[in-house]
Amino acid sequence: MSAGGNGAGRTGVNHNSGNSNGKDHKALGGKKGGTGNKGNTAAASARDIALDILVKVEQQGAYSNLLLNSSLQKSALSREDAGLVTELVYGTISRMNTLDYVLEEFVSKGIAKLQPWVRNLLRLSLYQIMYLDRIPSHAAVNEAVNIAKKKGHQGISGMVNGVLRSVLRAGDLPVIPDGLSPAKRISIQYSHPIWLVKRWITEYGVDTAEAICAANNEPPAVSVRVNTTMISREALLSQMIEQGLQASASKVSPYGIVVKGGGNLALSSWYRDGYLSVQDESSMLVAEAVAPEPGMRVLDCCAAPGGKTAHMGELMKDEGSIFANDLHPHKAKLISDQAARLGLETVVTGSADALELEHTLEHHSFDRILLDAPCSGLGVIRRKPDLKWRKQPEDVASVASLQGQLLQSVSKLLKPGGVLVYSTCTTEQTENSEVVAAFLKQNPDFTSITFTSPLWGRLEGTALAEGEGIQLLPHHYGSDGFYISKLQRVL
Ligand SMILES: C[S@@+](CC[C@H](N)C(=O)[O-])C[C@H]1O[C@@H](n2cnc3c(N)ncnc32)[C@H](O)[C@@H]1O
Repeated sequence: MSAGGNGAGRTGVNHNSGNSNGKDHKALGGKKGGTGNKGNTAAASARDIALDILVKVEQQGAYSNLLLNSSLQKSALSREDAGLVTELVYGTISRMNTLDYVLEEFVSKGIAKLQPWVRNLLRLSLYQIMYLDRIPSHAAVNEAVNIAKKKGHQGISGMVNGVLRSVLRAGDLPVIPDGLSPAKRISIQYSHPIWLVKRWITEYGVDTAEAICAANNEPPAVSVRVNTTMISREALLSQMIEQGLQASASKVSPYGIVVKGGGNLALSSWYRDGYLSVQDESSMLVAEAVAPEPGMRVLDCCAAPGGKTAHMGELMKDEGSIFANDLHPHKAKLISDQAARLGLETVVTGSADALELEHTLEHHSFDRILLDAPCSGLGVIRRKPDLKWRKQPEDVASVASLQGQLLQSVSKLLKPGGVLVYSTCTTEQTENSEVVAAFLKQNPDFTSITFTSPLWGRLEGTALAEGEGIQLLPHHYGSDGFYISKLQRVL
């Protein structure tokens, strides 16, 4: 891959990285104190591992999350150093455009001509210098030079040393010249591919495009959904606060709790005992929009791993039936495991192409249908920074075509008066309101229904035009970017 480019061709990750310190960049030399790794031997091996992963991601299109998992399992790193590897990998991938832009200024022959490991060593080291307050810049430079000495000849370590020391002398970076187009400036400053920035400018305007990109560089908050069949939000919140967690009620969802510094809550006894599920706040809105009632027949067309299925089961107080379908047979177990953990007996799983359900399902009269469609995922870049480099405009168009077919097909399974919710975790209207508008044009027996309060009262500011659904963007509430539309069969 061209080093100066956008890294297209990288494959995806799925993680909760906390990939930056939340600043857009830090002034060189303006460091905060901290307890982080100061560049000892263990940190050197953390950097070796991070470098190896970055090279494989760039050169072989490897999945960084899978490589991270396997590399960390094989290593004997402390928890702190494993955290450093994770941060270095995701942070460097996330800030790639900005890092490359700066490096181009200092590498006389251009970074594309460097050996992959040298290019990635410079990126990784610059990431520490620019974005990690807790690592002193001189430690980042020294470690880079040590690695360069181990892996290459003296000329290379001298070049690495020279480039990074020049960067340190240069002060506050990146220096972005006046006169760039807004798309180019945002692309460099917030490290996003220019096609995507241009697309967001066209869809939402310059200010919103910039706000989306800035929010995408923030570490995602941890939020959990309370299983209200077992405990109230207030009671769980009190337990969490008693145990010293920084927990607060979600402003987005009445079922959500936002937790800071609580570690991985999927390892907690609350999770094990079925009191909570880890879920982004925006995803919690979907079941609320479906509003299934106890006793109803519900179809979840693209259900794995089952987060929204389970939430619907909770809202139905486990009375009625939910058929939770996903294309991939191996994912059915993920759904049934969730349902079992949460004590939900009404969930039945199936594995079929949702396009075929109209031919294979015996009953065609569901009260509620959820189509949480496969999508480009461009609303979840905070969690999966690889996505922004991997996706191309044509991916948006091709998934939109599938979404339209899925909506058309599953709509046949809804009974008159029933409600169908269409949702995605993307910011792109090609996949969202345009899919819905095309569907409504073709299907006069369906209408778009407006959301009702209390959900509406909380989210009115995210509404698109009348009847086009709601579009949460990452900067609105710090959630994933998410689209929800509610349709009803009127005849
Ligand atoms: C956005 S995810 C669903 C997330 C899920 N609703 C949840 O809340 O946990 C989309 C799912 O659609 C599934 N999928 C993709 N194409 C499909 C198809 N043609 N039919 C059924 N499922 C499909 C994928 O396997 C994936 O699990």
